[in-house]
Amino acid sequence: MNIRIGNGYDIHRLGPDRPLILGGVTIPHTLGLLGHSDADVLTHAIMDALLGALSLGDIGLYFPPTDPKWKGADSLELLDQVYQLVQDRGWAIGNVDSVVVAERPKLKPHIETMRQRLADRLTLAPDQVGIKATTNEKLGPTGREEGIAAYAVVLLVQKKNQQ
Ligand SMILES: Nc1ccn([C@@H]2O[C@H](COP(=O)(O)O)[C@@H](O)[C@H]2O)c(=O)n1
Ligand SMILES: C[C@@]1(CO)OP(=O)(O)OP(=O)(O)OC[C@H]1O
Repeated sequence: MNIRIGNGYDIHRLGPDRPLILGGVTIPHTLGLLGHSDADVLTHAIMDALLGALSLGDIGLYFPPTDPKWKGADSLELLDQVYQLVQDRGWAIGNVDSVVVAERPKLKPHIETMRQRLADRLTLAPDQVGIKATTNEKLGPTGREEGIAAYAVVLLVQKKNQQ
């Protein structure tokens, strides 16, 4: 059985007058993430992990932040494209695991919805999508609530009859 591992990381600044979208779910908060796209830092980390597993570069290569086409982009739609790329190359996802680093808001009440949303998008069962949340103990940019970061790892399994 051929397997590949990939990891991804992203961080976005928090600012006013923006929705806070994590894993495709809008989470009530006084601040949202700033970015050219919807700035869904968790989905971005997962996309980079998927691309990384197949040494296909990073999301900026496919969706350049300088391209007006991606302004306000729904990151779940970008994830669809990255997942398609993975499938086209003959790979399936074994599992995804991730950590969101956010001092606030409390993410626990939203984790199951986020897992379900991402699992649906990746045609996985929710138990194949791990999402954990941690504060940064008030340390550094995430600890000062200047931004939210996310880390993700994925395991890919080569589909049968594929070289
Ligand atoms: N934004 C967050 C951060 C943390 N949690 C949950 O709280 C637990 C304790 O976090 P510490 O950083 O103090 O260890 C953590 O295990 C998460 O379950 C959260 O829901 N939202
Ligand atoms: C998906 C993109 C598209 O502009 O989103 P951004 O909001 O610019 O976020 P970043 O993680 O800085 O870079 C990835 C980009 O490709």
